Amino acid sequence: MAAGSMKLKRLQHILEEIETFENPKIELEQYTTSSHIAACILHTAQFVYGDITDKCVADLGCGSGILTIGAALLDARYCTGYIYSTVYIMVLEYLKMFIFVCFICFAGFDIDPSALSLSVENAADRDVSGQCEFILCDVKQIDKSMQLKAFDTVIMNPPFGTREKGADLEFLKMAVSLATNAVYSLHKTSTRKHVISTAKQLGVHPKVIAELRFDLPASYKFHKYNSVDVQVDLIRFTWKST
Ligand SMILES: C[S@@+](CC[C@H](N)C(=O)[O-])C[C@H]1O[C@@H](n2cnc3c(N)ncnc32)[C@H](O)[C@@H]1O
Repeated sequence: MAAGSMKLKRLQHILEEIETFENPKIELEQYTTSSHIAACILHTAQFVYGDITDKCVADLGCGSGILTIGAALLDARYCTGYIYSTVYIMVLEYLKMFIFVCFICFAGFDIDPSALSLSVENAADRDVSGQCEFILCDVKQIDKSMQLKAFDTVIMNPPFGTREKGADLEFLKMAVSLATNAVYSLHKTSTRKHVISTAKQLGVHPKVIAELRFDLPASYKFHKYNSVDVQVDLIRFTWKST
């Protein structure tokens, strides 16, 4: 069976084994997308819209790499995920990103070095290292000269902006700068009006393609309950109103 035709259940099954954050950082909103939701998003992006296989795919705020790796399993040409840390690392990563943009490839980006290490390990464990590139950087600081519409598709579960106000929309702006074809992004349903109005200002057409319920585990001490249900929209942004 070609990877591009991988069944939903099989994809979910492989993603279930992905290692997640041991000590999630509250300030970075490190919640992991469940394997079920990740598989459904990627499967829909590919089998309804044809946005993954043979496309250049970026995952902004890749965390454990679940979306980047899932895209690779669906046979994306190259997958990248973005993270940042010290100035030294950033210089190296920008150089790498420059080379990467020049050669048009696929990727995952995150700001947290430990998340990136996790992504790298997870990709290796699933034999997709060769297809995936993980880049350490602050997504909001990607240099303007590098926003060269380098990707066909951006797929992301950005911070919802609950710790850092506006982070969700900053990620959306960057995603729209990087992609040429489609952006898939998760946003709290309570912010839908705001996200839609931002999309219109950015010149893209938003379409809510799924309404999901995120069952966030009580990973943080301030959570009173074992898990918290959050209503989330999966929105596909395109340049055509289809
Ligand atoms: C909600 S988590 C999603 C993780 C993963 N993509 C997933 O779907 O499971 C958001 C991720 O964004 C990263 N992040 C937060 N702020 C960032 C920034 N300014 N630049 C890059 N990554 C950032 C966090 O470290 C975290 O891994």
